[in-house]
Amino acid sequence: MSTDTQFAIGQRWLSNTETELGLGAIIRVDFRSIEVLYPATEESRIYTKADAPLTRLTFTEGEMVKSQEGWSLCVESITEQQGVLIYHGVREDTKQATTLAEPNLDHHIRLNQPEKRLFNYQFDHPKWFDLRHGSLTNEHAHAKSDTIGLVGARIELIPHQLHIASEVGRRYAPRVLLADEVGLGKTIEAALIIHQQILTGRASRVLIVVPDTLLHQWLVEMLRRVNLAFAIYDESRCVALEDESDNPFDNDQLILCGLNWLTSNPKRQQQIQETSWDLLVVDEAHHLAWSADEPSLEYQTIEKLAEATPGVLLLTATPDQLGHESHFARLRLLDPARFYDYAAFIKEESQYTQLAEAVAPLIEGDELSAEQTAQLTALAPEIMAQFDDLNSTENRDAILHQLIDCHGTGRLLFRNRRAAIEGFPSRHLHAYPLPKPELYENDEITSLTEALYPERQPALADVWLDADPRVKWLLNLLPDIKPEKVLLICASAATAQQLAELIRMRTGIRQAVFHEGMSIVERDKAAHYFADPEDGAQILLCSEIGSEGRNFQFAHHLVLFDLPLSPDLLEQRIGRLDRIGQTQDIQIHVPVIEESAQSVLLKWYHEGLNAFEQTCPTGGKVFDTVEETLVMNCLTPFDTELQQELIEQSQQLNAELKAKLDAGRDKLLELNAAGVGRVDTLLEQIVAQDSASELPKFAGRLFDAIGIVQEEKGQDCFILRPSESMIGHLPGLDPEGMTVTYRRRTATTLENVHFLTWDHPLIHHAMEMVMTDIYGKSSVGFVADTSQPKGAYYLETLFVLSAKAPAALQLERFLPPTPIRLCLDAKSQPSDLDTTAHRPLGRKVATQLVQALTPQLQQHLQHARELAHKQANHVLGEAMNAMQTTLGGEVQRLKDLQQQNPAIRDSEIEFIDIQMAALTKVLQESDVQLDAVRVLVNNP
Ligand SMILES: Nc1ncnc2c1ncn2[C@@H]1O[C@H](COP(=O)(O)OP(=O)(O)OP(=O)(O)O)[C@@H](O)[C@H]1O
Repeated sequence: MSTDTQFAIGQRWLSNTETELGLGAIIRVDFRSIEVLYPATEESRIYTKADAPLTRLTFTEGEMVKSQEGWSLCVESITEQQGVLIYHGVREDTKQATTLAEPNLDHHIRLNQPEKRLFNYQFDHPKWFDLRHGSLTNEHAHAKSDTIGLVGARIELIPHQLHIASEVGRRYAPRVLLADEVGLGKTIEAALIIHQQILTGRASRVLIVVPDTLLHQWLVEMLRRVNLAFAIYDESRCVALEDESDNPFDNDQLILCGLNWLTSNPKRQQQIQETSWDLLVVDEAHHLAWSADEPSLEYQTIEKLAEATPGVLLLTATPDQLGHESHFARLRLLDPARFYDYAAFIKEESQYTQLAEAVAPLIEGDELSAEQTAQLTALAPEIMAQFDDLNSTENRDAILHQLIDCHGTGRLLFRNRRAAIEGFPSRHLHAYPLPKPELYENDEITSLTEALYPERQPALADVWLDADPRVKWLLNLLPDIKPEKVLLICASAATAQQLAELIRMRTGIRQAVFHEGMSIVERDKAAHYFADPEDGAQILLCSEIGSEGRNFQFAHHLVLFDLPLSPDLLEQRIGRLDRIGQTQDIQIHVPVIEESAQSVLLKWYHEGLNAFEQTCPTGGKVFDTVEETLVMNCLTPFDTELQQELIEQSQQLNAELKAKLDAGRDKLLELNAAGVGRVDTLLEQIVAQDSASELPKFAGRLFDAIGIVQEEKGQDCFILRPSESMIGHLPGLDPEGMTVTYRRRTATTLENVHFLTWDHPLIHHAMEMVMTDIYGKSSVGFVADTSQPKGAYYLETLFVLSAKAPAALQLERFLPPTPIRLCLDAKSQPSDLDTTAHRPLGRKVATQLVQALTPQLQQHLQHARELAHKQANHVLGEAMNAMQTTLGGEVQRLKDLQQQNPAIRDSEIEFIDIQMAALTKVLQESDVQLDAVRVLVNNP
């Protein structure tokens, strides 16, 4: 501060040494000293005039200034009255011409432009520049990375899941059927897709509809696996929320509700349809039965939601469970344009074998012979015409995708089979033929239910337990295999309850039941009691509802007290144990009464289909053909000839269907689903990120600067706690402290530990805190680079290229905020100065340095700006290309499909064209802003 400075009351000054005081006002001036009041912090200071560490805050034409009343003015001209500046201009809110005198400037004004801070000597520690740069660079890399939304999930890295999740999760408004066989991780795949959609801004309102029995399991999986807190909506919650808003579903962004509840509740259906969703997820979608004359209520409920929601994920392990027509209808629900006619769909399916054969050489990587090329051209002339070079990997991949898409169900149906995935334990059948008790000797059985479940005859309700040999067998089995846990599934709730009561009375063995007569909370309690490894139940007795979706893979023994009349249902039952995470072979115990309907089923499943020891994807189809004979044989179990005929017919049919599936539909689906060869790079990227030290190092510095204390806790874990010097509130940081780890292995074993990755909200919020605040906007420091001259100075600048667009355009796909860092030497030339080892300059020296160099620094800044614009143009060009390739590809796909299917509307293609035009405009209007400056002096 020079001695001839003219101080005047009312002028506004900033402290160079105590920047946290805010904007001060001079309230007294005398011969030697001045007094400054800082209204924002209600403090005052007296300085000697000669060396007051103050900088006057002034604005120039074109700048926006804020008044104490809160309105802002764009400065057009400036006058002075008794040493105080008067800003003239137009108010932003009223558009009226007005004036704002310097004393009336907002006390809270913080200089946030780097240049202004630099030339007003408002310096921070130079480390903040690095943290700004690091945060911007890491956020940008994360937004562009293929691993966003995947790397942060608390899961083991399983290739087929990651492939599906990355294929689908990056799409705009994905509409797919996830149909992996039972227990291969569809819930996890859905979680990964939802997570990616949310992190990339593609979706924010998500509705998950599941069977009521699975609500809690989904809630836990979403929170535990991907940190997403869904809210369960049921009638009582809706009633409670009705006071707060007209539509209860407006109260949360992420909602989970039961299908049965929704279907039976017209008022809630109406409300849920009136709110808008970005993504709808429906689990166990085989419940959505459909036929042209009689679509089920469930189907209609979901259909209405699916029509109004851009993204739809349907999950089922058994897509054909309620018939092939229903399967078609679910595909239609996803893509009505592509699946418009059942007859056309059937015809198309019949061509899958031909298609699978034709694409085989493309997958194998073999050179195409003239004959193979001709075969492909005959199948899809319009696609083949687009490609000249059939041997480039890129082209072959593109042809394969387009073929599977146009002629198969490639883009919207993903099905992985166990057969193609390694590491599943074996399943062993233990059949126990038991003598028929007199009680069940009834020559007059006419109904199938009676034949299959004789114990359910009302007349036998009180006596069957004593007479049925399966009961005695069960009471012997439990102590025999103790302490092994046993899951027992039977068809009816009454049977499960009666058996449980008997076990309780006769043995004292700890047991729990799980059936439709219990509330959701009671069922979850029972499942937890069963899961408890030490004090839990040895046996859980479930009615059929326990056979769906639940995770019981900690048990290795399954008792099928009776068998269902549906191969898909049998697979669902076995799938409770035979799922990812099962560590031992699975023992399937089936007690059956000789010469009974159940003994027919046992023989049919085992000898006709081999459905106990292996999954049987063709079972449903065989059942459709032999149903009549099977039912007849169940009613006449003594007819061994008929039985032999049934078995032989089923074996033959099964073999034929399997061969067909292998060659046809499932082959295509598998090619598409498992991502063989295509998922390797992604896996490598995730593994590399898991083992890299960048995140722990960067997060350590970041937490340190923000004021979070980190303590090592052992086992690769740390405790994070807010300190008293935290610079602000960090969302997601537990004030009591939280345990975190950077190791996947630790995170998957210790469930209470937070898994910190670039996806984690705490890391994201911490970086955002730095990027949106003023820390590091301007700083001055020493560096020590021996390759550069001692005493030389440098200007380091950080620019950000960004554009603003409505969320619907998904701009971040192509242009997330992009940092551009430039370092110029005293000749304004780009320098590769090593800036890593730096330390701050004392404020006084820093101020003197910047004062002395102001004209040069201004020149360098101007030059840096020009260079940054050049680099930005290059980045923009790339973004524009990527956008045109991606969206142009989608337009081409629709045009190809349209040639086969006139139901694809021109408006769909136009929609993408409009998006492209809007994005082009947004990209053209992007802007390069200076984010931070740092002046460095070399002092090696
Ligand atoms: N990548 C993974 N890492 C850790 N656990 C996993 C992973 N994938 C699946 N699991 C576990 O395996 C079990 C089966 O997964 P999930 O419930 O997603 O299968 P599903 O295909 O939906 O089963 P269903 O067909 O029975 O509905 C669950 O307990 C799940 O938590």
